[in-house]
Amino acid sequence: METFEDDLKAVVLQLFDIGALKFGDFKMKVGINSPVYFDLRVMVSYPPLMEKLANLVWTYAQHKGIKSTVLCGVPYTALPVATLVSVKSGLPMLIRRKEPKAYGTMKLIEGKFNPGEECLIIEDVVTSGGSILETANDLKKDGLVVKDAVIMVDREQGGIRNLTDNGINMHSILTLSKALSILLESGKLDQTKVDEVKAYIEANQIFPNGDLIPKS
Ligand SMILES: O=C(O)c1cc(=O)[nH]c(=O)n1[C@@H]1O[C@H](COP(=O)(O)O)[C@@H](O)[C@H]1O
Repeated sequence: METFEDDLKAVVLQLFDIGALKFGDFKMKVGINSPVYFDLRVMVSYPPLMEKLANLVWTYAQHKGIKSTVLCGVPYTALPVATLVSVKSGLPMLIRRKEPKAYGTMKLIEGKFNPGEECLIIEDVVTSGGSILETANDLKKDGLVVKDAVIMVDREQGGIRNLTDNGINMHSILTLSKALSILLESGKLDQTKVDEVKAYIEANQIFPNGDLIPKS
């Protein structure tokens, strides 16, 4: 996994340089604010970066021995990477609509599959895991089985726990802590900022409904 680690480091530094990993004050989907934000939407403007992320995701999925026979990206940011993983792996892709089509087939899940088939979820960033659960629920409604999700960034705010509680194994190629260490080591961040973000993460473990997970 030596090349994997080198590629991951290069990805973190590039994300920082292109403004896809930023520090400030950002409102998150769950409704609380954060001093750090991963905006992976901008990766569509950097094809080599998208390709590197897709290679890391597929390498990691293989390393974890995932046996799914179809894959589905969480709309919308993960879709380009899911598409590249589909092409690279040969695994057919499914697309989950955020709203069912109001005409024609009225489907929520586009693509071919058999009931009982196992579907791998691909996601960009996980905070609480709520977005993965929404996609998994729609896939399950159509008879698919969801056991695994490979994600690009785990913000370490409760996602693993919330997904495990719902029977989904989350595998992340990068954690927020690791990104902070890489940036610190490369002189892009100072220790004060790293400590501030780490204290925030520790104090803000979140359920998908935005409630804080009580400390055990
Ligand atoms: O809003 C967020 O939590 C979030 C944080 C972040 O750093 N980057 C980011 O893209 N997000 C968005 O939040 C979603 C994940 O939040 P959860 O559904 O709480 O896991 C992602 O699909 C993104 O749309």
